[in-house]
Amino acid sequence: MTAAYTTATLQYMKLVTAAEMRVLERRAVESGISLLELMRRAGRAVAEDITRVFPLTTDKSIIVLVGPGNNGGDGLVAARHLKKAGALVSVFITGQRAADDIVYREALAAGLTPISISLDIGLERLTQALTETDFVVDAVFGTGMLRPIDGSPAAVLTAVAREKCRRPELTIVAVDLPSGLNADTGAVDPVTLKADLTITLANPKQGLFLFPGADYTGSVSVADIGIPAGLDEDLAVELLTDELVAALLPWRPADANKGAFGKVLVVAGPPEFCGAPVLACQSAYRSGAGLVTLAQRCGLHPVFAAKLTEVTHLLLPETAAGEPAPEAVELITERLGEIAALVIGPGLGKDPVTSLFFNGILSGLDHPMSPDLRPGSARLPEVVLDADALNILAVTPDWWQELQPHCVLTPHPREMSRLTGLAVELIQADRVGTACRYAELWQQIVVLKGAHTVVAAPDGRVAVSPFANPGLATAGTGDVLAGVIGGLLAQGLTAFDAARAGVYLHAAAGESVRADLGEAGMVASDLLLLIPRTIKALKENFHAAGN
Ligand SMILES: NC(=O)C1=CN([C@@H]2O[C@H](COP(=O)(O)OP(=O)(O)OC[C@H]3O[C@@H](n4cnc5c(N)ncnc54)[C@H](O)[C@@H]3O)[C@@H](O)[C@H]2O)[C@H](O)CC1
Ligand SMILES: [K+]
Repeated sequence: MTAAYTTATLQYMKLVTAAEMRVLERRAVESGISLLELMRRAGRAVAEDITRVFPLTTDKSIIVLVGPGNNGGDGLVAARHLKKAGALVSVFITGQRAADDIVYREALAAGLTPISISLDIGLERLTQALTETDFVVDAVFGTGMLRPIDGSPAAVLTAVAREKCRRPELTIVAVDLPSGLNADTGAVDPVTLKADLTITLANPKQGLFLFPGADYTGSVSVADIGIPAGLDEDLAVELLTDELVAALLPWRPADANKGAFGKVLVVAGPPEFCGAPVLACQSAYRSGAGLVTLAQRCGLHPVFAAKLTEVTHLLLPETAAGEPAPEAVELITERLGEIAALVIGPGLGKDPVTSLFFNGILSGLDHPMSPDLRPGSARLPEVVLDADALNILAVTPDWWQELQPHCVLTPHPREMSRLTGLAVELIQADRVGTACRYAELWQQIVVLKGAHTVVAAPDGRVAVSPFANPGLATAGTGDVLAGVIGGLLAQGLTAFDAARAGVYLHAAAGESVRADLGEAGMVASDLLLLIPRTIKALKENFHAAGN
């Protein structure tokens, strides 16, 4: 199952490593909450979340698998609450629990009779019980997993996997993480179970959003266990959420005119790629931009005029070969003073003449603009560089030293590989670290696209998208993203905010299309109408920024 995301349960939050979670736990304890209390809250929250997602009736049977550490402790508390809620609960313990185990004693007092798996008879009873159960709660290991899983925990997890294979309707719920999933890297143990729901505690763990782990989580929900707000403020990596993005969206005053929402200039390339700039223009409008202009070779005007009703057209002179004439750069440079955001790259091409044309435009970017022409206060247009713009930069030595800072670069992993010289596998193995390092080196906003897109700023701020949607792996979706970010920049968002909000809106729109059409066969233009719908839903749900 693809990792999904229960947005309703998530607010503003930081993604953590196991070590960072331990720091937060320590801070919570220092603030006066005992570890036992945190565990009690965790177990109760897990039980509540299970009953919320899968309403329980008395004939529902649940097996709770309990490991030796605190993750197992959460499982014991959850088992007690699930029993109280009316379910038929069996508890199987793998590993040695501490002698002074209060939650174990509380489970006994509540009438539960845990069975130890360390004996063969225990495994046999588990195998038998599995054939009749509706749910398995995996509380074997959490963030304390230290080494490859073997022995009785491995036998337990393997028995569940076998039963799930036989009966796919068996629902698996992971506590904090699927056992064996590395909280930091997303690596998984060979016996890690694929959960249908992962209830992660306090803060979502980074590994839940990194592959292969992200494929093992099912839906992810985050349980509040009462760690005081603000203790995680100094942590760098944030998860994009509805609430956060709603707060970033631009406010539209009732008496606004189109000038209030900024002008976007999109630059088109040769006829082979004329779909990409069309998508970029349309998505800039759909994200709320006031006016979108398409700079195009004049020979292509009939095509673009037929496709784009609301867009204005800047016609560029071309040579007999249909390439941009040298004066084309000048025409665009003159416009830079009037526009709030420049989107360049979708459908640009990268032949030598186009490269010269592109570099000429970049040189013109020091052209000042009058402050009243855009909602923000910067004097230069904001810039989104995508696709072939990135491919041209990749063959330009030290390109970032010539580029104005804080452009938004939107590479997919292959483009990132060309820009950095790193192998795609290396980039994918550390998406957050790579995006952060190069955002700082280049002094640009890096949007590393793909499942769980990463947005990194030069100052170290970094955000991860909660969405992974294979349906978006289709031509043109990147052009839509570039247009959305351009549209948001034009409305006055800072580069980092426009990138974060754009990534989220684009992916959330993709989720809506997936819900309607499935993963196969969606096309980029399906996203367009869903962008304003997503904006509307976020604003209605969160009454953001005075809307
Ligand atoms: N972070 C919080 O605020 C809270 C977290 N809770 C839960 O606690 C776990 C982390 O607990 P911890 O005891 O540190 O680790 P684990 O339960 O994951 O396991 C540790 C336990 O297991 C042994 N062990 C580790 N790896 C293996 C292995 N491969 N094979 C066999 N045994 C292994 C290790 O020696 C220990 O004995 C977190 O995920 C949350 O679920 C809280 O309860 C609430 C507060
Ligand atoms: K677990």
